[in-house]
Amino acid sequence: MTQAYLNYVNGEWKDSEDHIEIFNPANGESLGTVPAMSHADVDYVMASAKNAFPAWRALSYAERAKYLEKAADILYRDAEKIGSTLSKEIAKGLKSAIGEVTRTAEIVDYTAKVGVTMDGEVMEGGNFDPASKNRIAVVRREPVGLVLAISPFNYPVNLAGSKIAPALMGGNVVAFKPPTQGSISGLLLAKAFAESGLPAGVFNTITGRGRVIGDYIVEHPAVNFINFTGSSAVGKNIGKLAGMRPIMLELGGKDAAIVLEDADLDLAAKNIVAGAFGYSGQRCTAVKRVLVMDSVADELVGKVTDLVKGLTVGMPEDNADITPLINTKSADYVQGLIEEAKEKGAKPLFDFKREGNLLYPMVFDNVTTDMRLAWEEPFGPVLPFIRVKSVEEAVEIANKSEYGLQSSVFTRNFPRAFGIAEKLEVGTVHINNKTQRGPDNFPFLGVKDSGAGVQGVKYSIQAMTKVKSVVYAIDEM
Ligand SMILES: NC(=O)C1=CN([C@@H]2O[C@H](COP(=O)(O)OP(=O)(O)OC[C@H]3O[C@@H](n4cnc5c(N)ncnc54)[C@H](OP(=O)(O)O)[C@@H]3O)[C@@H](O)[C@H]2O)C=CC1
Ligand SMILES: O=C(O)[C@H](O)COP(=O)(O)O
Repeated sequence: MTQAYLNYVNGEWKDSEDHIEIFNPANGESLGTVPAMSHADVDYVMASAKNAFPAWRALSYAERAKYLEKAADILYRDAEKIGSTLSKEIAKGLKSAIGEVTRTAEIVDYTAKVGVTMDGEVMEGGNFDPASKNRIAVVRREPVGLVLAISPFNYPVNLAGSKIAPALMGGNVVAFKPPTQGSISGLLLAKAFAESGLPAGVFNTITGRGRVIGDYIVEHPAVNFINFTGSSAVGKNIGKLAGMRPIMLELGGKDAAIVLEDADLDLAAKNIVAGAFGYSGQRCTAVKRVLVMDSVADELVGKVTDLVKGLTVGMPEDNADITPLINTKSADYVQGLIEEAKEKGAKPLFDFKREGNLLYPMVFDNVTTDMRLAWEEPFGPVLPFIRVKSVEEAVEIANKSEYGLQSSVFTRNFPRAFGIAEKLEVGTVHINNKTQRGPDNFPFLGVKDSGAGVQGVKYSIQAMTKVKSVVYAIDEM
């Protein structure tokens, strides 16, 4: 029998009139249904959260930390169970899916630890102006209010936990909308927060298709902060609708790995393949193009091709490296990029092979800047090599992208790597390593069309709290 999952609202599990059936993208099996919330259902979520806010914000960081520690323990305990559903729901390798849940537990636990160190400060006016010596400011952080957290399909649990925990720790109440493909996993995450004993209304979920209820939840007047991870197209729309309200947007990317003549090519190849093909390329931080110096291009392409030959292709339950993409639209899109690159003269290093939504890994040499593959985010297992003649050319092509998430630089010359890092228009540059989000205490951000605001445990708490100063004057005796 199909399992009916429910939303967690105001401390209770609630159904809606309409439902969405969720299918396993790898084999079409039904995994259950989730409620498709109506506007009235959403209004009830928002009102419940608002009601819970005053009591929740009145707690100390230490009291709030206890709930998060409990939720983290539950996530560790249930990692295999949640991971197994997650693996089926988004066709992610089973081991990686379980890893996503334990990583979430680690973030939630660490957020509790960092939260209790979030002290304010005392400032003295006399430090600026002698005449203000008697003025003292007590500067503290306050919650922003109701945080709307929206996560994408590729990390529906982890990119939810990394928003929800810092929001709660900062004293905010939360309405969490998981991606539709990933919503069962999102509701299992909610179960862990529910079991932690959070007071009713502090944490709530909203399921429903983004294209149906997305604008309504984003524009909802009760929402004080929108914390979104997903595509740049949806993110830009959210940015417009947000108005004066603060937002955090983590969006798409076209991360470049720049490989110089003096690089350790074995190290570069290993990182490029892991970076490009992890979860079949469905990661915002995936290596999405290689900009390689002509003089070492043949050797690097050879090493990468050898490693790609060793990738396993198959089903998530078998922990295959390459698994079916999230849906047919995505697979068609990736195929379109591959076909266009081939037509325009790029050199495919593998035969193109597709079985349903399962695309075999593809590497292209001699990709040029007139091809879509040089600029667009495939979100699939295809890696373009663009040969360049100089570092300047590499930096120019890297920076021409509308995206600015991350880059990698492979070289043995550290001062040179730092010089290149300064010129790259991205949030993070990795030296001799693949592009990646973690470790999760580091700041994580995109510039240009890759986002706005900074994530990372401490940075997320800061983003979802605002400074309040109380200034007083000491009486002259
Ligand atoms: N920079 C980063 O940190 C990351 C960026 N990404 C990016 O996310 C994309 C892949 O994720 P994907 O899930 O396909 O992205 P989408 O933008 O399609 O969806 C992301 C989330 O937004 C919801 N949504 C859809 N439409 C709206 C709307 N109008 N208003 C509000 N919410 C809406 C979706 O719900 P529903 O599923 O119901 O449509 C989902 O929960 C890639 O571009 C990737 O680069 C992914 C991970 C990390
Ligand atoms: O959604 C994504 O792609 C993630 O933010 C990437 O995380 P990772 O680099 O740790 O895989």
